[in-house]
Amino acid sequence: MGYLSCNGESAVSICDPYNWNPKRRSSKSPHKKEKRLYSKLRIFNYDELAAATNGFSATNFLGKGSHGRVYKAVLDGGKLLAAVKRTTIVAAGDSVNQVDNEIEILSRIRHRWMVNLIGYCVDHRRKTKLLVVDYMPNGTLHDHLHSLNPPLIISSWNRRIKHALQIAIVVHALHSAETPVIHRDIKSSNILIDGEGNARLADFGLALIGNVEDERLKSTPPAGTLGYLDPSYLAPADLTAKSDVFSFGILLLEIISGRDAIDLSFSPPCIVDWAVPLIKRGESAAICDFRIRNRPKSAVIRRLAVMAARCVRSTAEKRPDMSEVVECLSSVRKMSQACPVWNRLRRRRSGDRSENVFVVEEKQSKVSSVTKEEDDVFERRVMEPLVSPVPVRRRNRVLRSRSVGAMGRSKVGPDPNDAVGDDTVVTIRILVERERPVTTTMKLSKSRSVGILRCHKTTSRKRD
Ligand SMILES: Nc1ncnc2c1ncn2[C@@H]1O[C@H](COP(=O)(O)OP(=O)(O)OP(=O)(O)O)[C@@H](O)[C@H]1O
Repeated sequence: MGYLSCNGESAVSICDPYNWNPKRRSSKSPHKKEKRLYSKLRIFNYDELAAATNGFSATNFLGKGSHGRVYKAVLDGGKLLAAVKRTTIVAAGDSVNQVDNEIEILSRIRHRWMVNLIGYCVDHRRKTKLLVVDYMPNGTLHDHLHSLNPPLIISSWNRRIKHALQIAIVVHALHSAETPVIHRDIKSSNILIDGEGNARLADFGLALIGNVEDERLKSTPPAGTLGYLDPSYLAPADLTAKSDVFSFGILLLEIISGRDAIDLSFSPPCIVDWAVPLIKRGESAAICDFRIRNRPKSAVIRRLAVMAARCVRSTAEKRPDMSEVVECLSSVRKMSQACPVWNRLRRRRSGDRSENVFVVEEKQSKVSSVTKEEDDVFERRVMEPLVSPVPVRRRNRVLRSRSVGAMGRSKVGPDPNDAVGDDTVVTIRILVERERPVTTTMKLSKSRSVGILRCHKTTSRKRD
């Protein structure tokens, strides 16, 4: 066993996987910190968890993953809130392997930016395995970036950069541990937001612990989620920590742009093919999420975008390692926070506007891509007056991709019920009601290529 310190907040506590055997622990005298780790892990009984989740009721239901359902649990007389992942034990089934793998890895590692394991329950009579993990009350990062349900949550740039940095820190800690861990399923739906608004990495079902030279790792088939999966990870022997770097790069592009890793309403649908050419042409601003009012300095956007583009390079060796990513994001975070007074003033100014936005019409039409000048005009004419984001109805979206791989059984790709059209886009007419008795009508179209709304026509008329 070893306790590894990668410095400050990137420290990850981890046990030696080769000597991990709960039965042997009592006979040997374990290291103090290992003792503390294992003693933290609780073994629950089924009835206790059934009671804590109101009999796994619909009111406690949090979500469904590829290997089971997740419920909110109130334990220890209300002192402990937890999430319980419930899975069915199937004879030699794949899903149970994922859960076993998750229990095994999470029982050895802990990190402040991870969704840590509290304990588990195995009930052979009911053929059920239950994982009890930290409860994250603020949904997934995917919800924060793409939620279409009101209230539309769109996190600010500062928050996005903070979340990217927190995940980079934990991935770096996993990679640089004495016995490294490769997560293999980094994606926005596996990042949960805790009560303090911090991002935490979850779902270690596909993770691998050990050195990449180990026979066990070398013989484990590739796995991951479509859209985030490293294209150079095609055979078991291709496994390196750089596959996580690729997935992190996709996540970073998603955080910058607010679009999904694969989105059929964009052309090209793959985020790499869409964003990287723009970044290479020096047009990093074109990939920014247009829904966020206050953009950080262009240098901040550029550094984020260039780092993301480097992470998704097709040659794994040319990608940076996570220590470089952490360094870059830390300095970007400092840069974006450099003018707190100015940011506060800007926020106050935008908060002062007493304009209301109503979506009054929605129809389908085709548009061409938007030039930089039009983008600037749009920024001045349209984005400036908006006080709240416009709930754009996005069509032909790929639903959230599910994890795939040797350990997973889930489906991937677009939902079959999701109609896939060709060049249709959404057109919205907006009424901006100002304090002055004038009503401005703007017709906006969503651009497929750069994913922003463009202003076609602006008319003003006196209010009756
Ligand atoms: N610790 C938690 N706290 C609160 N909600 C959670 C927690 N863990 C999971 N959830 C909710 O349950 C849903 C399902 O989670 P789960 O990890 O089983 O699957 P997934 O990661 O979304 O999908 P997949 O397993 O295919 O990758 C999540 O999307 C989230 O909404």
